[in-house]
Amino acid sequence: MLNSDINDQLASAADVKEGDFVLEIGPGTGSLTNVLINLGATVLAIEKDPHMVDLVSERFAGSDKFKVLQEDFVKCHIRSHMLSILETRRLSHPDSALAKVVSNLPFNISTDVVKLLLPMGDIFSKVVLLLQDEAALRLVEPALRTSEYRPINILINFYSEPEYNFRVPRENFFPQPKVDAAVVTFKLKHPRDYPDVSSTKNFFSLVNSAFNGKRKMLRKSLQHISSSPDIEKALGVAGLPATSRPEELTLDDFVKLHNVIARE
Ligand SMILES: C[S@@+](CC[C@H](N)C(=O)[O-])C[C@H]1O[C@@H](n2cnc3c(N)ncnc32)[C@H](O)[C@@H]1O
Repeated sequence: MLNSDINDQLASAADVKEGDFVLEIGPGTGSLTNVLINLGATVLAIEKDPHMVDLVSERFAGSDKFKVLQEDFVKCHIRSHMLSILETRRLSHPDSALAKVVSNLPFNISTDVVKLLLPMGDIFSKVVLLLQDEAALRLVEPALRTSEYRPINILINFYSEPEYNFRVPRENFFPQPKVDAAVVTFKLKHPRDYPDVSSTKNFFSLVNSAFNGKRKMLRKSLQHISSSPDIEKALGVAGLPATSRPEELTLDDFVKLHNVIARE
């Protein structure tokens, strides 16, 4: 259970208002759901535990602003669920905006959720999550040249503008966990504003390969893509040192390098 003020602050970080459509992952008994509905939002909740599904369905039985699906979020086809809902909704609300995600997440699925939702800027405008504090800092504020800097940070900045909103001390939870949490907002970019890469799939495959050889220089870890001298040349054209390592490259650097290699 979470201190009810934090639920209010989660909803306020997402600027939830009358007429919004909100996806909530793991509503549990529905304390955050209640805040969202009271603010005038319509909520689709995905809950894995059948017992919780019964409890939350009963709690909001009279409301036409709530629907729960009993599914594992990581395995469910959220894009198709959302597209069919938004399509129907647009018929009755032609000006309706993109949906939002607000969730007090089970911490063990937070990375999967981020990877799944952030590329959906055509469906969601904002993803506001309560995460483990350490994970939140790693995802939002990793420093270049540290071991915290990983492919997921490139993914996050490719698809969104992340913001660490505030820390939630462990005393706000019952039972009290051993770690603090934090509220994080990912403002999703619309697909037309993604960095200009010729192939998103090839771009992320290059990023992942680069980090696979964590301590290796890119001229070695990318050898399966091009010969070492060609990678060195591409790094030079992209304005990067021939000895570059993955943790030294920003999103922009990776975009430039990918586009030089793709042109060759
Ligand atoms: C941290 S609790 C959040 C409860 C509620 N949001 C609250 O504020 O009190 C996590 C909830 O997520 C559900 N859950 C865990 N893994 C899930 C998954 N993979 N897909 C959907 N729901 C999940 C759990 O059953 C639980 O109800």
